[in-house]
Amino acid sequence: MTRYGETRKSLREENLAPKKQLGQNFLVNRATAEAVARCGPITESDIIIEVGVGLGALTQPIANRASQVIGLEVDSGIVRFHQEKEDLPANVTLIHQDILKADFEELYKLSKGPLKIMANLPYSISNPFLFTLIANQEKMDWATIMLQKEVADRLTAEPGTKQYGIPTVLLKSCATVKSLLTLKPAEFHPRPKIDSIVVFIDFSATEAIGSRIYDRLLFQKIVRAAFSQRRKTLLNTLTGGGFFKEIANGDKKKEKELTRDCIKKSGLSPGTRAETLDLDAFIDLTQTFTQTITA
Ligand SMILES: C[S@@+](CC[C@H](N)C(=O)[O-])C[C@H]1O[C@@H](n2cnc3c(N)ncnc32)[C@H](O)[C@@H]1O
Repeated sequence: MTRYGETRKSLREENLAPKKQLGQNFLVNRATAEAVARCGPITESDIIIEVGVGLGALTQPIANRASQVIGLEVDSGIVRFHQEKEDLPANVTLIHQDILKADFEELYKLSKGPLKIMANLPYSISNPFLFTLIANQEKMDWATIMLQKEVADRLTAEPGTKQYGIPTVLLKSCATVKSLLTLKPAEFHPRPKIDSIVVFIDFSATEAIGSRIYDRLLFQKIVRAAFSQRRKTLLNTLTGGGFFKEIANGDKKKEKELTRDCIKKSGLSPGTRAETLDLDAFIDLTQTFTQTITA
């Protein structure tokens, strides 16, 4: 029996059936788990944060290549299982933790520096997880994440496509993204309905951060407002964002005028839609909005 076969048998004995609501689709092929681990540029001195340890399929090959692994797992049954079986490598510290509630400052300290994250997470939390990484971009080194193909395609989408959206633009402002490996449903137990892709997100890539200086928080708000209703014009979505509410003293017409002026000063048409704008256009908007707000 393979290691995974044995683990599945033990899980059955422990009454730990895979939980759909926690996206528990476990990797079942040792060679595939090793290939996924190789997608992270792990060196032997690295302390890696692994999110969603599950049965430890990825933990093993990561631990073989790193100095230490800090494994986070939200399922208390799985944590107890590993504690009782003592089946994880000696350089793995397992923590019962929901990644969406994790203190990144604490993780930064634990891993002694910018975070290097490996994750095969439920697809239902991929967007909030990506937004958490973006919000903590200054603490990040890189992240290698397995995602549903559709979600991965959104991260590398070009302007003008329907995949292009908030995660694409926000990630582009702070990281480079590469799709590295496609995995078929047969690689998992139980089998998901869709293909998965391993993406490498490099937050240390200086070309992503660029040399332009702008208010990062305002930029994020503008991107979110612009995409809030994809079919509406930039003028309508950005006016709806309420960026000039205070300086217009609640005068809706004035708010719209100020928004229109800013869009035009940025060299854009008020009738355009968010999905046609590249990163530079969003930064231009952020800078003109800042000038108007602080004038
Ligand atoms: C797709 S499985 C992957 C398991 C294992 N890494 C593998 O590749 O076989 C996802 C794992 O993430 C855990 N998980 C789900 N939500 C989580 C969260 N918010 N924080 C931490 N772990 C989570 C699940 O319990 C499950 O073990």
